[in-house]
Amino acid sequence: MSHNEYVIETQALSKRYGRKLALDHLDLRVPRGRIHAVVGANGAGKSTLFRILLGFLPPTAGSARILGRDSQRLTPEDRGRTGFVNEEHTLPGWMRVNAVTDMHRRQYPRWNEDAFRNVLGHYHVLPEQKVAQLSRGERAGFNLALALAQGPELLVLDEPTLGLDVVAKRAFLESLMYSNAAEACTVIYCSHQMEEIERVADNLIILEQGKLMHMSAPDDFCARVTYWIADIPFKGPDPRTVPGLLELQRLDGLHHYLVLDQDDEFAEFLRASGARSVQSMPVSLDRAVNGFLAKNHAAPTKAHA
Ligand SMILES: Nc1ncnc2c1ncn2[C@@H]1O[C@H](COP(=O)(O)OP(=O)(O)OP(=O)(O)O)[C@@H](O)[C@H]1O
Repeated sequence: MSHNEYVIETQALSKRYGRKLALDHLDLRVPRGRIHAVVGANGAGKSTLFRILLGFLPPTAGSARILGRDSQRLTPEDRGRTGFVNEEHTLPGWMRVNAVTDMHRRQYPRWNEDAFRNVLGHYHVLPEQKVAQLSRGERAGFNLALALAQGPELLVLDEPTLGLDVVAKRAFLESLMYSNAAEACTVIYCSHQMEEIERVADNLIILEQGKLMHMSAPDDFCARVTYWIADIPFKGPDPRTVPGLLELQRLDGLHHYLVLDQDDEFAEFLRASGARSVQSMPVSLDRAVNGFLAKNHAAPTKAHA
């Protein structure tokens, strides 16, 4: 694949803030097209990665390319190819909606009026309102409308629905999902809201302590995590010997195990540990990702009965 087939490409990308290593030799390649979700615990390095990619912050070592360009040497034209929406929805509060819109219309040569109107049509935003008067959800929608109307090849969304209520979150996601302009570009989206990711993302990227831990379709990640319920009299096996263990709970006299990368051999392991009955079931993306992140399970091993 040539550089340009990846919208994002980092090589051994590291960022250090004093004694803190926020990105640790990150090698990430995001192919062109579709919606890619970046998830990770607080402090995993997601915002740092976005800031470096957008050229707001220099890396300590390694390189980052966006749309085939070195992110530290972006021209105004390169920047125009990337739309950015973040949780703060930083727009000039004192300006009226129509004045901000005019400014963007003039600034971006690929301005798409239909895309702007389609997205903004999901919100009750009036042209004469000042940005500061808009509700948080309306400001998020206005920001998304501006970013999509720019006609970007890449749209970067950094926790865009943070602090929005359920209705505003839904409006935001629907205006994103049903926009033709969003379909024409690659969307990279960072969020802690797994139910949103389950709905919109085609690709799941998991960062942990500045490293890439996993990248696949969300369903393929879910398939790596299974939930087992075993009826084991007495204490059950020592948790340190349970292969791939992410979480263990004892409920109503039963042992509940959330495990990573285990197949039917895990049932044999439980039986060999005294289980009278064993049952396995799939888990939701929310459960799978949160179990994975909570455990920091870097090197899972297979069960050996
Ligand atoms: N300006 C800074 N100075 C010092 N440390 C920083 C700075 N910015 C970020 N960090 C540290 O770098 C690490 C990564 O932070 P970053 O904001 O990239 O994480 P994140 O994954 O976006 O987190 P969250 O999900 O909480 O937004 C954190 O440990 C944070 O404390």
